[in-house]
Formats: sequence, structure tokens, C-alpha cells
Amino acid sequence: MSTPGSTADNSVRDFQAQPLPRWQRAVLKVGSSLLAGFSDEPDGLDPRYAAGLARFIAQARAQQREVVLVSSGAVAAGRGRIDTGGDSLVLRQALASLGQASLMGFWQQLSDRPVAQVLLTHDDLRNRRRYLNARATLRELLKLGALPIINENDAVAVDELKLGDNDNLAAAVASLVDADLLLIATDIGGLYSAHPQRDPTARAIDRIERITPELLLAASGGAGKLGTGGMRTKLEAAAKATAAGIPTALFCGRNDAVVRALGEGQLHGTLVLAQGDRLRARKQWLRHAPSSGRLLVDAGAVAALHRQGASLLPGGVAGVEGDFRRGDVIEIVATTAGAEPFARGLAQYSATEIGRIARRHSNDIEAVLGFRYGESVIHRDDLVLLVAAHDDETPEVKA
Ligand SMILES: Nc1ncnc2c1ncn2[C@@H]1O[C@H](COP(=O)(O)OP(=O)(O)O)[C@@H](O)[C@H]1O
Ligand SMILES: N[C@@H](CCC(=O)OP(=O)(O)O)C(=O)O
Repeated sequence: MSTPGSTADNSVRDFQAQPLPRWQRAVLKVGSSLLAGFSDEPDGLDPRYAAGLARFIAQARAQQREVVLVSSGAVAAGRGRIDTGGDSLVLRQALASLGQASLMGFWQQLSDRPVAQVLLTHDDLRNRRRYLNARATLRELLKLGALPIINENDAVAVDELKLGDNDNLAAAVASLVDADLLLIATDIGGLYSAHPQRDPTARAIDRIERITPELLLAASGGAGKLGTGGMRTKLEAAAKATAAGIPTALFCGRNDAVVRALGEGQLHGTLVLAQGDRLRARKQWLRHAPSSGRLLVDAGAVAALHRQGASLLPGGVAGVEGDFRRGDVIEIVATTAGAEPFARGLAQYSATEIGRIARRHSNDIEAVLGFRYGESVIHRDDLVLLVAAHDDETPEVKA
């Protein structure tokens, strides 16, 4: 903790440098406060800060790292196109629709590779099938080397459909894509012990081990001119991400030195530490979620899952029980053992579909079903072993 401050210029002075956790795949959230509203007139999007963030993304990519961008700014871009007062929900929805294409064009101009738009709502992420579909699309986009840019689908998102703010959306996306770091860029150095523009005694907080009600209260001072939730929604997002094992960094995207340091693995900002290990948190959930069916698998599949931490392919499936759908949690039972499941996982295909592709080669999936979500019926990232293997080669999936 150090001297109070409230502007981008104070970020480096107020927040001490600390190492950024090691990461391979990060979600970067960029708020409206970094993209627009630098004058009193609605003037659309301005690249003065976004350019530095785009350089950070390009540099990460050159180091074989992956970044998924969650970008606000559609409403601000819409106001730049049709200058209107007012702030009703339906007007914001219309402005977001007006501005979304400009927002994508804006990032495309700053990006060294193709950008891809993905618009999501809370409902999409609650629905397990749509969740899996969105995840598969995002993985494919990263494989293609594109820069996925996510925003809330504001035109359809009201009330219970809405995530409400892009900070929470970014936390959900971080879990969705299995990120190992969530970066939230905003117009202030990080979290202060009180609203720094209103309280001169506010102190910078470099590191948070646990998000307490007191911290949430300190962050409740409201948002900036264009922002939606202020620091509170950033802390809520950090709470969600860190509970899923993903550390979260809040930093000032308006300060070039801060953004450059980030590229060198140094954070000037607030680091919220992960609560436990990412894989462990996910596997823990898989162990306890209610299951909707079972797969019987042969000895070859049992050995592959145990020894190589492999995905379950249709060829090893000997039988299907229950009426589950794509995305449901199911149990895996060995035909050679009793009825006790030895593993659990998320089904990539429904019970009926797996019944049709059981014992077939993965290459046949498309010919049999007429479509294909992937080569496995349970992907290894979605699989947890419940009992250890009989030898010492217990795979990493036994979290
Ligand atoms: N305790 C606090 N520490 C830092 N900023 C705070 C705090 N409480 C409220 N804020 C406000 O939150 C703003 C950032 O949130 P917001 O305006 O929603 O930005 P964004 O558009 O980047 O999401 C800061 O500029 C500041 O005015
Ligand atoms: N979906 C809205 C952004 C909502 C939002 O959370 O804004 P911000 O607080 O600036 O991240 C838009 O694109 O304008």
C-alpha cells in the first residue's frame, strides 16, 4: 500500500511492481473508459490507449501465448455515430447495436491478425450445450490464430439474460476458455481502499489474498463517466475467477509504462490471488455435479484414461445408459469391473448419438451422425478419475 492517487499518471508511483503470475492463455478485459469519452462531446472510439493494449496482445502472440479480448465500447461507439442524449436501457441496446460493428473495425485496425466477434449472454453460459459450443468455437478461433473479441449481446440481453457488465462476462469467459490469468484494464491504477477521487486518504492495494466484504465496500464508490460497474464489478469478477483458480490483475490501461511492464511480466496494479489450483477447482466440480447417465467402456479405454490421461474416444465405448444430452455430466464404468464408476466427465455427444457411434473410429463420426463436435465423446479436460490407477503412472487428471 502506498501514497494516494487518482489518475493514470499515478499508477506506477502508487502501485509497486510485482511479478505477474506465469500465464499461457489470458483473458484481457478492456473497459469503455479506455476507448472513448476523452472529451465532453460524444466522439466515438479513440485508439490512444487501445493501441498499447493491442501491442501487448501482439507481443504475447509472438511469444506463443493466447489472448481472448473482452471489449466494452459498443454503446460509446454508437453514441459517436448517432449523437443522442438519454440513457434508457432500450436506448443503450440500440446504441450497442449501432456501435458493435465500429468496435470490431476499430480493433481490426489495431490488430496484426484477423479479429473474430463473439457476442454472449448470461443465458448462453448457463445453458450447458451452448456453453460447450461457445467454448469449442473459441478454442477453434485460437487454433486459427485469430483474436476472439467478446462483448455482451446487448441487443437481446435484458434482466435475467444479462451478465450486466463486462467485468463479470470476462470472469465467465476466463473459466470458459480455461485461461490461467484474467487481466482487467481500466482507467485507474488498481483498487484503492476508498474511491480515490473522493477520499484523499485512499491507499493503493497491491495484493489481495481474499476478497472480503470490507474490500467490496471500498470498491462500491460508483463507476467513471462511461463505465458500468466501477471497481465493485471488477472485484466481483475477480472473486469468481479466483474461486475457479484463475488469478486476476487490475491495472491502468491508460498508462503506457504499466502496459509495457505487463508485457515484461511485471504488474503495477492490484493482484488478486487464486483460491487454489485451476484444474483442481474444475475437477472438483466434476466429481460432485449430479450425473445424468453412464458409459460402459472396455479395458483399452480404461488403460488409456488411467495411464495416458487421454480423452475418451467412441471406439472404447461398449454401452450407454440413461438419457443424457450433450454437456451433461456422466459417469464412466469399466465393463471389466463392478458397477462402481471409476471416472466422470462432460458428454460431448448425447446418449442417443453415443449409442450410434459406440465402437466406431472417431473418423466415422461425421458419416454416422452427419455432423461432428470433435473426435472424443469426453474430452480429457472435462474428465476426472475417481480412483487411482493400479500402478504408479497415475495421470495428472486425478486432481
Ligand atoms: N476503491 C476504488 N478504487 C479504485 N477505483 C474506484 C474505487 N471505487 C470506485 N472507483 C471508480 O471505478 C472506476 C473504474 O470503473 P469503470 O468506470 O466501470 O471503468 P471501466 O469502463 O474500465 O469498466 C474508477 O475510475 C473510479 O472512478
Ligand atoms: N456491452 C457494453 C459494455 C458494458 C460494460 O460493462 O462497460 P464497462 O464498464 O466500460 O466495461 C458496451 O459494449 O458498451
